[in-house]
Amino acid sequence: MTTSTAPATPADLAARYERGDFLLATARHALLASGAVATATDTEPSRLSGALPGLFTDSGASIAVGVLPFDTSDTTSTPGHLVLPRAVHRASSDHAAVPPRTSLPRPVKVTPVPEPEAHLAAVRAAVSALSDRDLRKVVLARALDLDFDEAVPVAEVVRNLANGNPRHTTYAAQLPDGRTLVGATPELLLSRTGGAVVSRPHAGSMPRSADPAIDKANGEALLASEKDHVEHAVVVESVVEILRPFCRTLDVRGPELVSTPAIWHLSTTVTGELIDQDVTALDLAAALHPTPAICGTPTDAARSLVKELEPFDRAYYAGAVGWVDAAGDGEWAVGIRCAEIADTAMRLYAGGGIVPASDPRTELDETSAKFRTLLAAMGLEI
Ligand SMILES: C=C(O[C@H]1C=CC=C(C(=O)O)[C@@H]1O)C(=O)O
Repeated sequence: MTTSTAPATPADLAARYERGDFLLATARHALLASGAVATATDTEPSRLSGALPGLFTDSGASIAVGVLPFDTSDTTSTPGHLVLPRAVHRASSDHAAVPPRTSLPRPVKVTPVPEPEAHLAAVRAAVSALSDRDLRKVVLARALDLDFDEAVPVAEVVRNLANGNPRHTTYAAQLPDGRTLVGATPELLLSRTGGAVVSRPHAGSMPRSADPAIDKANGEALLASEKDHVEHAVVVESVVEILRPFCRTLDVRGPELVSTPAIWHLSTTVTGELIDQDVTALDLAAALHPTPAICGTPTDAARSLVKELEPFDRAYYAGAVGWVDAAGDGEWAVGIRCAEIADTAMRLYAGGGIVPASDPRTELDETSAKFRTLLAAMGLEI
């Protein structure tokens, strides 16, 4: 395996991305991996983690990159997929050089899955199910299928995502079936650097607006919204509960108001000091996933409800994307604000947390705003 750290900025690495590579990039640091000396594909994350020491030794690679699906339960048919790359480039920088924006093909067909009316009905059904089944929260998503009459230029979509979301994590990963997952997420599932563990759950949302007065009012309304604080607290409680046995100390700061170019969010930063250095970033990410930010609480009941109410298989949407190295360090982002690209077709996903006080129309609008991350990277406003 070859490794390089210079001379490149994170934006250079995003610009160098080619279809088939793995990319995880913010304005401050980026990892671009290409080729494969070994791969591991398994529906059980702990088996993937258990296989890694042997794979590192046999292949000579010192890092694995990849994806976990949304559903990592016993009954899942979608595997986690790790690649031990042939070459890894890393970059860090305090400033973002902005790559040029390229215009992309326009879709010949746009299909909401399900139709907006059906999503409204699903949200209503979810609100009833919360009380009937004693759930505190469930996250319901919808998809948008875009069809093109030419291949989607994946690398240009990735460049535009990085260009448009420099404070967030742009990612691209090859899926085991050959499709490419691309996205720009604000949410850090887990990073481990030596003994330092960080998770930055996001939950609670309000759309951004081009009108500065409306935009500011939306942010303030989110900060004051009891419904959104409930939705957020459920996630933080779960993250803290799961990390506690692994950490000597845990510090919880938040929630604070943060934003992406498309959405206001509530975000909390959880930091911890790891007790056992043998617990890797992948182990911790797998323990946390799926958080109630993308599934619900309690997890199993929420996941069942998601499967009942959504008319598609989430596959890698709302999964995790990241890397782990031979020392156990790594970074895993929550796989949201994303699309799966297969040649001339692209499926965008957007979801939102449903709690008893959720209003179906507001939830539908929230998912529309969340689609904007990908639509903007495609040069589209639909
Ligand atoms: C599930 C998604 O967002 C999650 C992350 C942040 C805020 C969320 C919310 O307010 O509902 C969601 O929990 C998505 O973007 O598809």
